[in-house]
Amino acid sequence: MKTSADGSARRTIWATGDGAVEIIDQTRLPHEYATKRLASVEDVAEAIAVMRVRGAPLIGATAAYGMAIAADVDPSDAALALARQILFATRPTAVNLGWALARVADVLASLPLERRAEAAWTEAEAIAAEDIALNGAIGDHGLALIKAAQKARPGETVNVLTHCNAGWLATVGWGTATAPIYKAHAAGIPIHVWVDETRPRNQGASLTAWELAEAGVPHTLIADNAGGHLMQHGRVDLCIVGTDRTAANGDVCNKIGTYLKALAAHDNGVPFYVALPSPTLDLSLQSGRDVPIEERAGTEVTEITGRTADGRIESVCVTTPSTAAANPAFDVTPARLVTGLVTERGVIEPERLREVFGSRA
Ligand SMILES: CSC[C@H]1O[C@H](OP(=O)(O)O)[C@H](O)[C@@H]1O
Repeated sequence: MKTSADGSARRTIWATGDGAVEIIDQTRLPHEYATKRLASVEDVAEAIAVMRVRGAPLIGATAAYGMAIAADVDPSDAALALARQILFATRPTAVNLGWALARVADVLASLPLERRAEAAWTEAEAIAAEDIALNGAIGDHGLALIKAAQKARPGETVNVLTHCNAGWLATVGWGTATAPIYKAHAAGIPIHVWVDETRPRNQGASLTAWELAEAGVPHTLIADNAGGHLMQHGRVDLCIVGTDRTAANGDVCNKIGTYLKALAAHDNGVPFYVALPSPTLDLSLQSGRDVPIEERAGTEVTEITGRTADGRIESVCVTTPSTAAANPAFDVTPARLVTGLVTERGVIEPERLREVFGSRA
């Protein structure tokens, strides 16, 4: 599957027209491109929980479609409340999940039963379309940052480091952190991406590397622990990462390891940017202290999955059978370590979030 010429990708989720949606099953990438039909709330909940779809914006959009699928079956208040509860319980950290569910539920609550299913599909489609537009705008504002880095070193390649996958696979289209990268590549700017492998689920190695290879963007996979060394040796011009929930003061919750990257960037004077679409902003949280951090299964740390030489996909244990593992899936980067938030309304300092988005209009 190829991305389009300008780097914006085809969508990661689409309505089938017969009461279901189809997704790219990201647990099969990069070894296999497979799609999967989700025809029930349970299908949608499973896809989010086991990360067939992941990434804050895509989790939100998928959950919104889940409400539409539920409304098709039974549009009653009780049935929709149950569907919302099932979907909300899938993953705790990405604020987009609760935001999308509340948005669809609010629209349906004021409608007669017979109009709810169609309205739910319309709202889910709107959330998906808005996501693509927001990410495109983030791409435009982030492009200016890459151009500024290029201007500082004329004629040289701009080296961007990113963590996890905040690419089009994490959204409905474009991606957040990768949108500026795709736009720079399409504009002919010489760019190279250091791709953190992002243990333990390896979203960087499995998803970001796959995306960039598909788009023809030069990139190099690195161990998570290599980023600080590269920054110490002047090989990173800027970092751009995604977020799953950003608090009102600009504290950024993102994939585990982001905080360590931000510390290294701060220590080496490397600009550290966070791509933040407004649905991922949680103005109800004054700081990142109270962001719910998902704890995932220890087997994601003790085992690694890959393709054997003869093409089989297998998981192998990388430690002793008796060794326990802890697996916090996210961490919080304090706003003081964030150079700027790349939003659809521009690149803003963390302390201006309330001023710019307070009304959220
Ligand atoms: C554009 S949001 C991407 C964000 O989501 C990822 O987490 P997960 O793969 O567990 O859903 C990671 O934190 C990315 O930065």
